[in-house]
Amino acid sequence: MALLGAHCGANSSSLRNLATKRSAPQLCRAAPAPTVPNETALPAGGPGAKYAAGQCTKVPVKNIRNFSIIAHIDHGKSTLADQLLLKTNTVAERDMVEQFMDSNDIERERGITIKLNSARMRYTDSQGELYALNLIDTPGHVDFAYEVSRSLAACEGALLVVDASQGVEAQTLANVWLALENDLEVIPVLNKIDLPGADPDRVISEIEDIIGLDCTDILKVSAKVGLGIDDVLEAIVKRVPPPKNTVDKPLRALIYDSYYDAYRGVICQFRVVDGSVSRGDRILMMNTGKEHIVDEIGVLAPNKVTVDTLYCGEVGYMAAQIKSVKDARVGDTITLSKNQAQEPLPGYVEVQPMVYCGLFPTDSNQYQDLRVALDKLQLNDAALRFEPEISTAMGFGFRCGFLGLLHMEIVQERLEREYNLQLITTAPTVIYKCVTADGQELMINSPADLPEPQKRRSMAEPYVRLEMVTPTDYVGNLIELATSRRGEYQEMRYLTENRTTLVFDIPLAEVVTDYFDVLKSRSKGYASMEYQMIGFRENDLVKLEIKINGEPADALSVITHRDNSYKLGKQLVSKLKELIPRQMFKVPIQACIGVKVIASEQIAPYRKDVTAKCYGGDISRKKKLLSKQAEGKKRMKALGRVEVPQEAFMAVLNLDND
Ligand SMILES: Nc1nc2c(ncn2[C@@H]2O[C@H](COP(=O)(O)OP(=O)(O)OP(=O)(O)O)[C@@H](O)[C@H]2O)c(=O)[nH]1
Repeated sequence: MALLGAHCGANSSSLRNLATKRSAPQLCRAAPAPTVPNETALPAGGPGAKYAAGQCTKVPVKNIRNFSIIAHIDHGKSTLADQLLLKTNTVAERDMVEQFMDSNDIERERGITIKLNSARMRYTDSQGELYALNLIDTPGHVDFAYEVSRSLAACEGALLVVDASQGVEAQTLANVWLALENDLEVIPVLNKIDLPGADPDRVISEIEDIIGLDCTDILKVSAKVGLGIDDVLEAIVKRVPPPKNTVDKPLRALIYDSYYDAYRGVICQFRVVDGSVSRGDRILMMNTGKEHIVDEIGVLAPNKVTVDTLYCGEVGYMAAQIKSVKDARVGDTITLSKNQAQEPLPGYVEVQPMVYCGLFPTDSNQYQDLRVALDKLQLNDAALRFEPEISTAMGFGFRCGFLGLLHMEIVQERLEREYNLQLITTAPTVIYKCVTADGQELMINSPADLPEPQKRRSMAEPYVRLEMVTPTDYVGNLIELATSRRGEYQEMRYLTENRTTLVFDIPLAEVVTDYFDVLKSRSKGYASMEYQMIGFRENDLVKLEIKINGEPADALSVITHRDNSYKLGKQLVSKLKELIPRQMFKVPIQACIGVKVIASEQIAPYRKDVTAKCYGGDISRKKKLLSKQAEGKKRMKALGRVEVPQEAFMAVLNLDND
């Protein structure tokens, strides 16, 4: 039997590190084309191994396991993934520490996984049989739920990690339903059993009662101290089914991640579901209709190791001179141009941004730089949208669309850190559907674009189904919170004696602001939440316009429900009064609906000069005060004659209403 071969020459690297170091190509030479397609190349591992030609061993398809790890945020998904990499000698301990320190700043600071990664590990089980384990990581935030669903679709099994001191949470449930929808074998893993507060029996009964998983053989581990990791590896081999052998069918491969590499164009990560794909093949993206020629194909072990062909059941990457991730979208199906599959794999959706905001450079000379930076980010982020926006108050900028608030914050942070831009961001708004008097349907992503009231027939806003999991003590607080945010009660499920799920249909606009923070504070940190889009609903929505010094400030205006508009108007003007510094003249701030002023405040003029006290020769102190003032001014934008700081544009997110 001829074997697949891959002569390898890559340094090992941790899974986390792939997020940031993807662009450094570390490749190895490809071996001659194989003839028998039911085996997979498995590069030799070993701490810091320098792969040499001939060091790759091969395993048959029945010894491949494709799996994901799913968990609620902070339950230990990444720590467990690191342990699996260490235990299988895929990454050396010293590299792990180094690379952890190196890893993507934003991911590390926020402590969440943002981008997906994969790693192929070699594992010899207790019977001495060699396996290829493909770990496909999933992002840990609701904004990226679609990516999670696609990477689960690329697997046969999932480790469900539950923190033994916390129990089942909202995200545990959302992820487990996704895994079950994709017919995955779910293996429960109880993590953090080293913690003094761990209560395995309670958490096991929660998993059994709520999810209905059999926990007789539940794995008890501590990913932090490395306890029980061998059992996890054995369970993956024993319980996750091998991929089906459909190598005779036309190629269908599912893209579960794609990213832009400055040297090679887009790199797609994919799972071959049927057939096989080789270097040199002409491929077709079935949903976008784009054709490309594969110029490199390989596996991530976890660094790139090239091979000639990948067969059904395998997970790998390819480069095909693709210019932008828009042409190789997550969820799309790759087939061969010559021998096309009849139908694409199910589940492809073109993700639509749901949250929009305006981005304006504080220094208008940076407008072109901002455009270039957004162009570059978009090459790597198919969900990011932007279009030029001209605001009478703010000047030239861009209206940008994001999947959610986290996605928005990440893009803003990258623009500022990686491209050195100073930005003013306007408050995020959701997308609204407006039917005009003449029957046209408009999608409105900025209050400034909303037609006059007399030109509107109806307005609709996006709704989500919100599930909050909470200890029963806080049920009252959370019902009050959801109803105060226009939530419509759907149902209450008692998960266990002391744990309840509350289900509400609620406008997305109410959730994307400070909902999560308030939920945490009202439940002393114990409740968790998840939501999914359920469509648009008509509502009586109005534009609340803010005027500063008599001039409309479109960047501060918001769209809101009529019933909330009076309260919101009052809160907003009083918050703006706090945030906008005094000027040399009196500044009225008004909230209006149409021509009607519904709330107003005034900022009294300056009386004193900041440097007045520093008479005589105290020049250094004077300079210090003036430079402090100049520093503050950097993040100001002049609305008419009034200097407005960045925080004022976000005032609507920080109203003290709870
Ligand atoms: N005591 C203890 N702490 C653990 C264990 N596993 C993980 N932790 C800690 O729990 C925290 C969260 O772990 P992560 O692995 O980052 O959690 P995560 O689920 O990957 O989080 P996301 O990437 O946001 O999805 C970290 O501070 C870990 O050190 C464990 O077994 N015992």
